[in-house]
Amino acid sequence: MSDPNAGTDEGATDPEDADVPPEAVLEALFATIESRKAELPEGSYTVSLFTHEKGENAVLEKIGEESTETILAAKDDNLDELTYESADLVYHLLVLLAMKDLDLDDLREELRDRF
Ligand SMILES: N=c1c2ncn([C@@H]3O[C@H](COP(=O)(O)OP(=O)(O)OP(=O)(O)O)[C@@H](O)[C@H]3O)c2ncn1[C@@H]1O[C@H](COP(=O)(O)O)[C@@H](O)[C@H]1O
Repeated sequence: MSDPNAGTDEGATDPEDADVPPEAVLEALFATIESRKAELPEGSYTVSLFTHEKGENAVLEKIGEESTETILAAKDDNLDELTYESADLVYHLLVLLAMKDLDLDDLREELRDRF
C-alpha cells in the first residue's frame, strides 16, 4: 500500500490510526480520500487515481478487477481473501464516489431509503 502519511490530511482522521473506532473507519477513510483529492500530495496511490492519464477509467478498471477478485475469493470460500478483496473494492468505490463529487451521506441516504 502507498505511503499513508502522504499529504497533510488537515481535518481528516488517518484511517490507519489505531485510535479510530471501527464504526468511524469509513468516515476516516473517505476524509483521507477527499483530502488527497484536494491536496494532491506526491507519492499517494489515491492521487494517482485522481490524476491518471486514463482519467476515470483507471478507477473503473480497478473496480472491475477487484470485483472479479472478490467473486473468485467467494467461490473459493476463502474468507480471509474475501475480506481483503472486499476492502480493496470498497476503497476504490469510495474513490469513485469522491471523483463524482458524491459522498458517504449520498450512499447512506440511498441505503436508508430502502429500509
Ligand atoms: N484503503 C486503501 C487501499 N486499498 C487498496 N489500495 C491500493 O489499491 C491497489 C490495489 O491494486 P492491486 O489489487 O493491483 O494490488 P495488490 O493488492 O497488491 O494486488 P492483488 O494481490 O490484489 O492482485 C494497491 O496499490 C493498494 O495499495 C489502497 N490504497 C490506499 N488506501 C487507503 O488510502 C489511504 C491513503 O493512501 P495514499 O493515497 O496512498 O496515501 C491509506 O492510508 C489507506 O487508508
